[in-house]
Amino acid sequence: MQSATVANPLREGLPQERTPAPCAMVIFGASGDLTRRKLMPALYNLALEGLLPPGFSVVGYARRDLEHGTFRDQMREGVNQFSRRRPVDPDMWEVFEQGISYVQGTFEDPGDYERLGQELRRLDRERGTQGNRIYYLATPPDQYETIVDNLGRAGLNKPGEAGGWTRLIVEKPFGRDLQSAMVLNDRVLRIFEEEQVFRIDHYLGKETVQNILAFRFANGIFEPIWNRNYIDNVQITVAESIGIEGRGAYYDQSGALRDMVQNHMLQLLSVIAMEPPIAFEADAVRDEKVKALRAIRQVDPARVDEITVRGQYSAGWVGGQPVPGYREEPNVDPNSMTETFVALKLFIDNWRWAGVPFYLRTGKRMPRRVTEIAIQFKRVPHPLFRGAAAESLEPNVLAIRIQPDEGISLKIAAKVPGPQIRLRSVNMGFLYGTSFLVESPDAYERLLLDCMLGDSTLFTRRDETEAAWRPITAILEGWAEAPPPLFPNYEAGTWGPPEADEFLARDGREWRRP
Ligand SMILES: NC(=O)C1=CN([C@@H]2O[C@H](COP(=O)(O)OP(=O)(O)OC[C@H]3O[C@@H](n4cnc5c(N)ncnc54)[C@H](OP(=O)(O)O)[C@@H]3O)[C@@H](O)[C@H]2O)C=CC1
Ligand SMILES: O=C1O[C@H](COP(=O)(O)O)[C@@H](O)[C@H](O)[C@H]1O
Repeated sequence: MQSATVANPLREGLPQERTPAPCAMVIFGASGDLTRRKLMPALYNLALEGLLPPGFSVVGYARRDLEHGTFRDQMREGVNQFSRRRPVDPDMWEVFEQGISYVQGTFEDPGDYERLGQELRRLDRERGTQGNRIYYLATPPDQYETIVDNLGRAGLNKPGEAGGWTRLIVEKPFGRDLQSAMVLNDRVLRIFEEEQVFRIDHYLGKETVQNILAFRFANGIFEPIWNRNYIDNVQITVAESIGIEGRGAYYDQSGALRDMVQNHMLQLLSVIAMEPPIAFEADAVRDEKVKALRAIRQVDPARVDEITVRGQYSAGWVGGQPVPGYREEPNVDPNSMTETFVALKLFIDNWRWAGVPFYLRTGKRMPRRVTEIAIQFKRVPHPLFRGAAAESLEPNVLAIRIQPDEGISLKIAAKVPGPQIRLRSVNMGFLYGTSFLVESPDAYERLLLDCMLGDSTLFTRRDETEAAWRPITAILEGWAEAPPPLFPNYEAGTWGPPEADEFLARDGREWRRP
């Protein structure tokens, strides 16, 4: 079973065209939001595509007392609500749910892991999972170390009687700062080998993010201009119209910098900034990403206000609906100083990027949901078309739209038809929706399948996680020393605080309005 060759649209063009070996996936925190909203729908869609191995089994593990049947029904409800293909197909579900079971246990009690071990051995015997296991930590992050230690204590980190492999998927956030991320890495790597550890960042599973690699390294025409000689600045925007969606307790301890920038946004930055890898293989790709992250200029905590702007939303309107301010959200401190918006400027000190600012911004409760990377090119060195409205032209911008309306556009100057020379900026574009008539899989589908296949290209390695924490930790230190500006300071439904615009204006630039 290990390497039967099947056509797999999710892996087209990639090496290792194969189906995964039979395995069991244990989801710690299976009664939580992530399992219902993302993991189970992703597994169900893989089942629909025929991409799961025979005998594939899911063991839900959580504290509350649930019968197998009740757990299966809850999972079915989650799939019905959140799957990209819904409603659930009853025939497919009947087969799929036979592989779903539930173990009630706490993360702390070693005895509960013995019962988990028994369940896994039952699956080896009855469903042929061959001792292959994936443990998914979909739990509050402060539980990761306890679970990993207990897996080690119960010997579940190693192949059992049936042999097989063992892998560990760790959700974000991976640590709260550089120090805690290093401690967590040490703890995890006492029990598992680095090759067994899959640190997930779901942005890397998005089709459009993977397409950045294809765009840069499967086309010859962009690489020669992908550097400081032609590029003026890079802007990465991750705007969300949603608020904190009932996750107040988590978010108020986290904030936008930890929640979005340290992981998703620095991953976007690294795929834009990396050098071409020598092969499309896990370590070759990650070596280049980590080099780019390491080259981020170290931030001086004492001067952090020169490179960052923070904001917090107050009540306002989004999508025609009134929404409460951040401090009025459930489980948020009414005097909270947590940022729900952050803008920052980073430099990558290497030959390719010296002097090119990377502007990043992300916020909750912005006018709409849009994730975009805009590469702004330098203006022409000598303006030929004076008086032809050329002065008001925008510079060339290559905009990579991650979501929604996925695609790529290039803003260029063109002559307006007519007897005079008048110029205007126009867009050339490629849209996924019109170029490909297939629906893109959800990021978690791709990543879960890759983990089953043992392919860690789209997961972050230890050194990568720590390299991403380094500048972020310096910013957090600087913020801790300098009291934040008056909060709240942007109205829900706007593009962030006015200071964010002034921040770019000081550099003679402005944010692109996506
Ligand atoms: N939700 C989301 O959209 C996203 C979540 N994540 C990450 O995924 C992880 C999980 O998030 P989410 O699903 O929202 O969390 P939830 O709070 O919804 O779920 C937590 C789960 O952990 C279980 N649990 C907590 N403590 C114990 C314990 N001591 N013993 C046994 N079980 C316990 C709970 O079981 P019970 O309820 O039975 O007590 C529940 O199943 C987090 O790291 C989060 O940062 C990442 C991206 C998005
Ligand atoms: O990890 C997280 O990501 C989501 C945004 O993900 P997207 O795929 O919808 O762009 C964000 O809302 C959440 O706060 C954060 O924890």
